[in-house]
Amino acid sequence: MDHFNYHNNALHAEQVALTDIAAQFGTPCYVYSRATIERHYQAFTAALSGHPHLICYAVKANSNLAVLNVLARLGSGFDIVSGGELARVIEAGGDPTKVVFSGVAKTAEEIATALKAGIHCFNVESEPELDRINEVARQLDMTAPVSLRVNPDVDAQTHPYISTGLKQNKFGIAMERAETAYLHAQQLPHLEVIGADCHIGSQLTSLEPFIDALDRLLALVDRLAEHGIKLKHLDVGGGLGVNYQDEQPPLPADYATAIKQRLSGRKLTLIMEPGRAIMANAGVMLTKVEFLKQGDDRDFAIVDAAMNDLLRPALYSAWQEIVAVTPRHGTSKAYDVVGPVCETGDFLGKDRQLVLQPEDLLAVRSSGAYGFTMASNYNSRPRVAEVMVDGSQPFLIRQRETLQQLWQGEALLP
Ligand SMILES: Cc1ncc(COP(=O)(O)O)c(C=O)c1O
Ligand SMILES: N[C@@H](CCCC[NH3+])C(=O)O
Repeated sequence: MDHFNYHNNALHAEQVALTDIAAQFGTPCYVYSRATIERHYQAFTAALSGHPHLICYAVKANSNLAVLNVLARLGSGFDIVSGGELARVIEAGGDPTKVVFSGVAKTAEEIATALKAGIHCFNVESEPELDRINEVARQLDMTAPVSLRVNPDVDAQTHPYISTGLKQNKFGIAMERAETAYLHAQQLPHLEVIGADCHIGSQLTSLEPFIDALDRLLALVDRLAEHGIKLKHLDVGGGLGVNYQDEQPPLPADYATAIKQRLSGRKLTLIMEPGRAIMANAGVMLTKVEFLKQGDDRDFAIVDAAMNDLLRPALYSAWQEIVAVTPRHGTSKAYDVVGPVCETGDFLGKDRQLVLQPEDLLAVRSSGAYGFTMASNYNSRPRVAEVMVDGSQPFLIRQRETLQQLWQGEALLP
């Protein structure tokens, strides 16, 4: 359940009609619901209550400052993958001591900044990264808290582009090398080994792969204990799927119950890094029909949003529901909903039954995660506005880019 529902034949975000948002802020734009973000976050904290835990929202899913701030106010931690994301968290009022830093290629500069900011932990993804973090910490005369991201070689049964826990993926340290890597880390004087971590992929719709990975991680924790390495936390990453079409992903409560069972009797704080599960269904992308065009064997609804604004359909053939903001009566037609970008892959949805007229507003549902954050300026299209609704109030949380911003920082030759 989200907070995007129809009242008086108009789709609303909480109490605000999307027609009013389009009139006030223009299209295309992203619209988020604060209440939905809060409810999704609280589903995780409620599910984990009774066990020491830290929810580290995965910033890459949606990094708008207002989104981060809403979560920071609830006490959320953050999973980051770059110095840019750390800067956003701090700018948004997030607590750096609740930040975990993942990512396969942290630069020395990013490591130094994160160390000085006092982050909770580095999720280390390779042996050479251990040495780099140790060296940066030595130069700063500090000790870096580290956890090793282990690659458990588990099939997440998701789209191959977003599966990360298989041997052939670039992420994490191979399970068979993990013990040796931990022993090495233990000997580095400027590191403190505090945890173990894995993240096997995104949009998982069953518990099995999670549990499989967790069991492998716990077996490693036991082997490490035999070497005298005692960990304080276990970070199970993100990856919990959402309902885009007819998926039935496990609820945070089901997932948490399964984890808590396995962790009972162990003194391990649990860290989770959900991104999509918090943000995807907390946002829609609002777009306007420019033209209805009859093709040879199909009809096109050409809208003002494109793959540069919402990449998921083009990149993963992802299916997201497209609905009319003010539905019309009449006989529907099958439309390919496409954008203005010069690519055949520029579509938001194919073969969608809709009753449409030019100028109609459409909402692409489930766009709150990996929507705006994956947007680009391809075809010199300014990035769109973002709006957050809080009850009966819409707030502009990112202005639509101007044309001048498109070439900001560029220079002509003398
Ligand atoms: C290390 C890490 N943590 C957390 C996430 C968030 O994943 P999701 O949005 O599927 O919850 C990702 C992205 O898949 C990730 O790479
Ligand atoms: N961007 C992807 C998910 C990748 C997750 C990043 N680790 C999506 O839209 O589904």
